[in-house]
Amino acid sequence: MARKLAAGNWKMNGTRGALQELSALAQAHPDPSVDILICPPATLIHPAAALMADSSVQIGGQDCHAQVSGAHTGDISAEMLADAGASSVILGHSERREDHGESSDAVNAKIRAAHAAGLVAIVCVGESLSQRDAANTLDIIGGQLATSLPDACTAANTVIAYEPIWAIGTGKVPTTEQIDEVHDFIRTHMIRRFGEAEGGAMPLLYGGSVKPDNAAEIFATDNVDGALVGGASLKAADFSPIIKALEQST
Ligand SMILES: O=C[C@H](O)COP(=O)(O)O
Repeated sequence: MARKLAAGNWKMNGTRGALQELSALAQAHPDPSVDILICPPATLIHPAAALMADSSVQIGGQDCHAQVSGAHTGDISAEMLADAGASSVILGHSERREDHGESSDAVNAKIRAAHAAGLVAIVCVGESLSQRDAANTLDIIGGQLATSLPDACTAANTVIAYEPIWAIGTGKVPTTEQIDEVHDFIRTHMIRRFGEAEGGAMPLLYGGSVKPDNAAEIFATDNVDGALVGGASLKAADFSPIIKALEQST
């Protein structure tokens, strides 16, 4: 059985004033039965981690470089994220793949760097609308998983997030049958590659327009162990009901 995780990705949103949302979230969930993670922009990781140190809310990064240090202007290493207080890092998000041309090989190197720094890697995969329309969804996801994941992935150090690109920030959500098909495929892939004990317990998140009013239905789907939430994670009042829906799911 995989552990449950409600993860929020603030993307490029939030200045110091947004830290009050974290305080509100921690106050609303002093003793949650699921893991809670917020990945704010890099500028807020250290103050957020300091503020949340004694709370139920963990803090993560949104990307890291594959190298530990060096001449890489503007980049942040996994070691730096860990030093700032992050426990996890999102890698291979479609916005990184698109905006920064990140290949699955590059994602693989970043995951290895994250693991070496002691971070949990939250690895994103997902198809575009044209790929889905061409009935290539499972081939695309299978290829992303095969290339992106290094051999040392375990249930403790890796989380997979299925994020159909066409559902991100659009309000369009796949049917539960579509989510079920992809999550079942990912679970099978994980067990075949990493074995029953690790692959069977690796948390599989769904991401893409998760909101308070659709979370319970999504969490009722087999092999959905939580969500990677963008827009609805920015405000505690929106994210909190999603956390509660995950806690209530069986
Ligand atoms: O990382 C989060 C996803 O891209 C989902 O974003 P969204 O909830 O705003 O659709």
